[in-house]
Amino acid sequence: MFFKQLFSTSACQHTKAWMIKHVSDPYVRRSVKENYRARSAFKLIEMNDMHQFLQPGHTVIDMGAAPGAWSQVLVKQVNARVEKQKKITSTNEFVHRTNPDLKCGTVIALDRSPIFEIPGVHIIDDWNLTADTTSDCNKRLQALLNRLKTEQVDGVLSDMCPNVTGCKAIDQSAIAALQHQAFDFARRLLKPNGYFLCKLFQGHETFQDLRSLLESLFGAVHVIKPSSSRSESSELYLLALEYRPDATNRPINVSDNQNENTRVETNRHEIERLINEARRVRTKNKDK
Ligand SMILES: C[S@@+](CC[C@H](N)C(=O)[O-])C[C@H]1O[C@@H](n2cnc3c(N)ncnc32)[C@H](O)[C@@H]1O
Repeated sequence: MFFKQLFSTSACQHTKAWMIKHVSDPYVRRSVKENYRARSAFKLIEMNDMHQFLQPGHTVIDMGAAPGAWSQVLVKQVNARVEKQKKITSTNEFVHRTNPDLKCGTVIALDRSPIFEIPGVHIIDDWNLTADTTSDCNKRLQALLNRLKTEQVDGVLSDMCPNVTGCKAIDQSAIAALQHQAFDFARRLLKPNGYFLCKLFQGHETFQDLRSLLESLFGAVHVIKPSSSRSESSELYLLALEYRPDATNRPINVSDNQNENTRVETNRHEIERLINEARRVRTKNKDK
């Protein structure tokens, strides 16, 4: 009787439909069973199964980490046991031998929303990407990196998503702007050969801009729609592998004498220049 009344209004009908969809979702069920905080864990697992970029011993930054499902996956992957292959030449067979060494990596989870503790993960949950680089949260991040003696990282992942408005064009450009900023942040910290993974909504210019920019700076860029991503969502992931910093794409040195504001401004101009360059190459290729 109570539930009949509860679900009688149209808003409640909507909630009921959402609950039925949610409960019958196989990835939601699996996330409960496997103790992940969100179904998004399976997107990262799937992308890593395809390209195996997460390796034992890696240092990885997870941006927009709340509630923490990706960090849960990361902490398992970077602390995994290393499997070594040994060839026995005389019999021409391969045997797998488990190395008893457990390689320890580092996971840093950043978000503007609270993240409950995850064993083995360093959390800064009052961090906002759009905050000034001299802000408290960025000072805390710098202090954490210093304490971990980590000047550069193997990978930066960004599953960040701004509040969606429902208007496609606005949402597409808002997420693209956020991910451009995420990459600007990532390139200061990425090691040569490092990786960058980010979420975007499929859309013409903004999506292509970031893709071309990454293509010009990484050895390989993959566009991925994981099967665990809802089919009605236009989200896609760009996975950029083999970062190639060169003279024009120098990661910003943390101990640089330059004033912080000048450094951010220079970096912004550099990103704009690279986008324009990528657009020019794209137009030239189209004309061919
Ligand atoms: C889709 S959720 C991430 C889910 C996460 N990958 C997981 O598996 O649990 C997107 C997150 O991006 C964060 N976010 C959006 N804009 C941000 C910003 N400017 N700075 C920091 N975090 C941001 C939101 O707070 C939200 O927690």
